[in-house]
Amino acid sequence: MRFDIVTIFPEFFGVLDVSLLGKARRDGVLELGVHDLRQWTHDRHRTVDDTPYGGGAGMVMKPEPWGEAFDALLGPDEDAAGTSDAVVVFTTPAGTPFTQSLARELAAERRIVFACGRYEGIDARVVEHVATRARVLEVSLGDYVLNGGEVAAMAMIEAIGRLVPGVVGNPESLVEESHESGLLEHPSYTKPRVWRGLEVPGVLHGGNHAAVAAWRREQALERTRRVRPDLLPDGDGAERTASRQP
Ligand SMILES: NC(=O)c1ccno1
Repeated sequence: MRFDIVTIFPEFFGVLDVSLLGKARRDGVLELGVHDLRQWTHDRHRTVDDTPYGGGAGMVMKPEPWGEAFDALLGPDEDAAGTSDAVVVFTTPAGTPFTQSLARELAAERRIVFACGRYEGIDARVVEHVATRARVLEVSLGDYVLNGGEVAAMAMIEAIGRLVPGVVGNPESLVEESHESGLLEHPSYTKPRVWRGLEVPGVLHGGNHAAVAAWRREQALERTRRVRPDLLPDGDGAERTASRQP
């Protein structure tokens, strides 16, 4: 899997040199290219934005630098029809929600190019143009607005990258995670058995694996009902949904 990131703040992504993703890059399991959008500007001030047509506050990112960036990044991969097998992700609050299932879907891709907008966003023609050359996704990290797309891209790269085979040492650890089974993860405990008067549930150190599995399942259901009833099938979450009405 290769990630490419286009941003006006390339230094933002230095953190991807550490931890699991950094090791995966050193092991050759993941590749990462971080590209400064300003390398595709040609004026003295390396301008990447301008005032919005139709007026309004803020600035909009100009299409020309982005067009040249995608020429450089998608060009070598394009087939005779001018189509790349890369997936291009624009991180934006106006996108579809990023979920664990989308992360798993994208972890199977060969290459993902992240376009990190700033200011009031990127000229809409850029998405329209790139969609003629590659699969384009506009994806949101959540229903809130950040100052730019970099934090969202970082989170998505971590969520996707860790699912790529060979990145996480023990793939089993990816199975019992929140949202993998459609439920939130059960609570976890480690030594000491008693800490500040709080004891680890007896079932977990009783040695009965079937009882542990049943307890964990029930705990995952209870936690999901309490914290995220929206994740449960309507029939199961309806009571709490009703009780949550004003
Ligand atoms: N919610 C988001 O993904 C986002 C991206 C840029 N600003 O907000």
